[in-house]
Amino acid sequence: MNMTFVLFGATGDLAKRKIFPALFNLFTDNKMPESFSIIGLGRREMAHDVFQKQVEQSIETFSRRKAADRAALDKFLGAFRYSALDVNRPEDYTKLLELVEQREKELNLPQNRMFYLSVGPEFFDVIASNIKASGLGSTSGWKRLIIEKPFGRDLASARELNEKLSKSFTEEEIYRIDHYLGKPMVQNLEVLENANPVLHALWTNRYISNVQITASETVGVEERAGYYDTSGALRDMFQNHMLQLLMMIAMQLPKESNPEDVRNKKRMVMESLRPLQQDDISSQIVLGQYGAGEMNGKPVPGYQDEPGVAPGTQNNTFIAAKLWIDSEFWRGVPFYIRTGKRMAEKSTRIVIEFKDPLDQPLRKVDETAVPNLLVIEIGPKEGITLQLNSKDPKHEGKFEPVYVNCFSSLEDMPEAYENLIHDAMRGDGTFFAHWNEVELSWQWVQPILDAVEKGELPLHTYPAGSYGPKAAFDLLGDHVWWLDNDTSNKQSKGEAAYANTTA
Ligand SMILES: NC(=O)C1=CN([C@@H]2O[C@H](COP(=O)(O)OP(=O)(O)OC[C@H]3O[C@@H](n4cnc5c(N)ncnc54)[C@H](OP(=O)(O)O)[C@@H]3O)[C@@H](O)[C@H]2O)C=CC1
Ligand SMILES: O=C1O[C@H](COP(=O)(O)O)[C@@H](O)[C@H](O)[C@H]1O
Repeated sequence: MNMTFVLFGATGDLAKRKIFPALFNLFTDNKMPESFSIIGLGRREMAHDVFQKQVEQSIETFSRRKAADRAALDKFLGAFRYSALDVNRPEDYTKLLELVEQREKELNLPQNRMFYLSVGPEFFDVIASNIKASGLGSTSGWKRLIIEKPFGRDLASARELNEKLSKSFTEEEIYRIDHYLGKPMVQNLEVLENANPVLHALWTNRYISNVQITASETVGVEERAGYYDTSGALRDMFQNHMLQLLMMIAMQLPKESNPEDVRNKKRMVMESLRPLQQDDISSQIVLGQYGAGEMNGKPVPGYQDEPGVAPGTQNNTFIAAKLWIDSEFWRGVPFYIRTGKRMAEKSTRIVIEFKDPLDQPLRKVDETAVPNLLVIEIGPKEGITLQLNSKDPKHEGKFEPVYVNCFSSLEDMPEAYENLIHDAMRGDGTFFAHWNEVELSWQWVQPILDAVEKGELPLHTYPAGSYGPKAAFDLLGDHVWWLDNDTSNKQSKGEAAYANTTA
């Protein structure tokens, strides 16, 4: 669908590292519309060709695709124009509207306008209202708003922001980015469950013992202390990405589903999530902060000594949680979630642990038996592994874990941002966060924010380079976090073998 793409924050980090490369990759994959105009915005004055040069540099540095030839690259860059705009100056929007209309005429484009807000969240609402007031939003075609995270910093501020945005855009026109929903393996979850009868049949509390969702990162706070020190793992990762993964793995879709079904089923998961009671918070939530430690054999400072963080900061860099979904499918199955910075490995994965056979608990018969695990690797590797028991080949009467796995061999997998921008251009909101989901997520998280505010939750220190504080292992009771290579904690048998199969 031919269109105009208006990018607020075109001189920023996200535009450079993700958005321009994503647009270019879509262009080289013939996924951009036949005809399109892209207008970048920032406060400083800049000539169109200087801006085009910046876009070219970003593509050279960050794009997974190279231009077929100079002519192809020039065609892509030729679509870009730049306009100086301060979000608070109405006259800058009038100037922008003139440029948008001029390009629509030149390229014979319908008035389909996509507004991408790659700017700080404090600007989301003023931009949306100025789009409306200036007439930019009065189109004879469609208009859409892509909005970056964070969407609020608690329940009240998220509601307030949503109310303000809804004065200029309808819910169907708002595309809230959660880049985890753009990851190919996350987009594959529905197919994995629904197109494989063997998995579909087992996808209930009858056969599943527990579900574990981990997003561990090796990086620390990097240069983002200003933002992260007032956000923490709870707001930065848990409220959005981790709860979205929970919804995606727990929703039960009909055989043939549409975007509306996905939204409804995700909402139903969140509505069935057992609310945190005041007395249960400390037994269901563990917060941590990294101390000094070692990464790749080199010493690294603790969070408190990172540049830019407030002295004595009590900000969390790790969270682990135990959640219950009170639905007919999941009643009695604990969902364990953890995410943190400066952990031992970079890995986002979902592990589904199946129950032992009811009449013959294998582990009691033979200590060497392992539970069946379905491991869904979301990143940085993408793949699926099934852990099974086999009879050991030496005939010593023992079990041996074997692994059925497949890992993506596609060298240049589409990036999350490509998938999401492509979906938004096609008007497909399946993999965007609907307001209901965002509101229900904040609702679930709010008691934790309140407890943190009142100093009611302990903050556990963990050494950089570890798998998190001990309390996060104790949280699981009789269960264990699978596939960590840290032998100081309760560990699975067979994990080393698993590591070998996926290396
Ligand atoms: N960077 C990342 O990896 C990620 C970023 N995000 C989100 O994306 C958004 C952008 O982040 P990022 O690119 O890192 O931020 P940057 O600080 O790098 O860029 C901010 C952009 O906003 C523009 N800007 C700032 N003030 C104004 C103003 N008054 N009027 C008009 N434009 C203004 C800047 O333009 P100029 O200074 O030229 O005027 C710049 O282009 C944020 O919401 C962030 O939370 C989300 C996930 C990851
Ligand atoms: O949104 C964010 O995500 C990244 C982690 O993303 P991933 O795709 O590398 O798993 C995280 O580092 C950052 O703090 C957070 O804002």
